[in-house]
Amino acid sequence: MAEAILSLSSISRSFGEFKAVDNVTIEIETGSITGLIGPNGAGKSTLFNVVAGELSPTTGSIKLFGNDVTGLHPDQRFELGLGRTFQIPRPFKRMSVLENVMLAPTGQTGETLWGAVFARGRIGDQEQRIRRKALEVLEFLTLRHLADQPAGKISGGQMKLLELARVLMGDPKVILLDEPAAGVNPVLTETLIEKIEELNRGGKTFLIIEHDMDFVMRHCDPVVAMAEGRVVFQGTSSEAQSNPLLLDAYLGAPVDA
Ligand SMILES: Nc1ncnc2c1ncn2[C@@H]1O[C@H](COP(=O)(O)OP(=O)(O)OP(=O)(O)O)[C@@H](O)[C@H]1O
Repeated sequence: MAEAILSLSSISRSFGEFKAVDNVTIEIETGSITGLIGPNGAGKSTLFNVVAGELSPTTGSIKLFGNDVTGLHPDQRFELGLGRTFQIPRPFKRMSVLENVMLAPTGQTGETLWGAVFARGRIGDQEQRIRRKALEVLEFLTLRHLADQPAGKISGGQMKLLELARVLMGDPKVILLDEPAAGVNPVLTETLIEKIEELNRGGKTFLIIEHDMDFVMRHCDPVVAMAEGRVVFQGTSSEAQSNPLLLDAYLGAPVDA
């Protein structure tokens, strides 16, 4: 097995008496696009929130590049190279697409637009650098033509790409995507897949929650399935496609070759 970039060890997370995540152990291989599937309420988003640091685990630990990050805040994890998008994008709707990207943390200590504007009160080299980088990221994600549009006016699919743009400003090594294809039209989904694969070829590791089984089976390998808080399957995408439990529960019918 390839080296793990992210290791989740016996992670549980309860809300009161209810165990939303129950003793999950997963190793995310460096350079993989790992798919995380499971029915509504399986605990996938809760697990993401624990990995990204928005929720602390009730028990268990998380290692990033072999270092324990369980006690770190989300922004500290981001600075170490762990980025995430949300199921429902949350842009600053009245700001432009470009401003939204420029306001994302860059992953380099001290380099934020807020810092450039408020600390020195002038437009400096730092802001120019951030602007250039933001425009490059927008160009890469085919959003360059929307740079000056208010973020609240772009389509749901474009908002998902904008979320990814904000994450890319931090040059993360590992990217968690929460339902990237949900509510996105087929053309933008194709763009998103192309960009994920290009970033992956460039060395980025992905962990993707997705309900679209066609997306998962074509583009994710390995696949992890959760149900009722537990991992019920871990294996390659072809093993997933021939697993009777998954075929019955999630897939319904074999995915077209
Ligand atoms: N903050 C919370 N307080 C109480 N219960 C919660 C909280 N967050 C999640 N849950 C519960 O934990 C369970 C797992 O939810 P979670 O959102 O992680 O599932 P999911 O697999 O991501 O589902 P979906 O595919 O619908 O997004 C659900 O029963 C949910 O109601």
